[in-house]
Amino acid sequence: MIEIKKLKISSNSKNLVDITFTINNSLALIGESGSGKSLTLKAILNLLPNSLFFEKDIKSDFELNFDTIGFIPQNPFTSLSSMTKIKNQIFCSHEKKEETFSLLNLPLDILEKYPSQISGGQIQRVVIAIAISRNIKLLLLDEPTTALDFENKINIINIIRDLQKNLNIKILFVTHDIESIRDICEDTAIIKNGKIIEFGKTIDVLTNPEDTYTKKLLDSSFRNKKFRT
Ligand SMILES: Nc1ncnc2c1ncn2[C@@H]1O[C@H](COP(=O)(O)OP(=O)(O)OP(=O)(O)O)[C@@H](O)[C@H]1O
Repeated sequence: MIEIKKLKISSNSKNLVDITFTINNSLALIGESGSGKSLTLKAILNLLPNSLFFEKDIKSDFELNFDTIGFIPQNPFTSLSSMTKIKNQIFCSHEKKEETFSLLNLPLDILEKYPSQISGGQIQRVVIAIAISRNIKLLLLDEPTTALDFENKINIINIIRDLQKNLNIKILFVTHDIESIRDICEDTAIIKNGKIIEFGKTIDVLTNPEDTYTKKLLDSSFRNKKFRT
């Protein structure tokens, strides 16, 4: 369990985030643009910009550092270096690379290639391979489905579900795409203007939201879905 007992972030002029929450197993943090999702992830990763002030009290049964936390960014296509072979962008033993690639159903010859020589779906899985190439205990996902088309979105959701089954990791999935977390996250927290306004089992939050803002967010998500199909 990871208990964010206190997380307060502010700039010179404004309080940006003031939240408390617990990651039991898998938690979705859902909110609109500017609600404080990325700042929360950056605080957990110790990557907040120096210009911001923060107070943080996090209790966890393992140490939170770069060895124990994996991060999957919003846009997998810009997170690899184009001039470097894939094998030199994954920092672990060859055995571990083989193990990770097999878990993600990636052919091993990709290790000898450059990013421009593999498909978009493979790039995405390589980025995930990098995130899980260490023995991580917590996986942070920053809107991993937002930049993707429908097919790749379904792929990544399935991959994350498989990882949950195969690796014993906790997940914090940040998104404004409510549909994508339905089958992945046990719990859901709704963040608005830097505050958690609703927290509960995902099934309860999605089917029986208590807060009017959550209801509106769900309505607009489903409206958008209807619009997209
Ligand atoms: N370095 C910064 N200095 C000042 N304010 C910042 C800084 N970074 C973020 N903010 C402000 O903090 C608030 C929360 O930003 P954050 O990036 O966490 O939002 P978000 O929920 O991740 O949005 P999005 O979905 O668009 O990525 C916003 O009002 C943003 O303008």
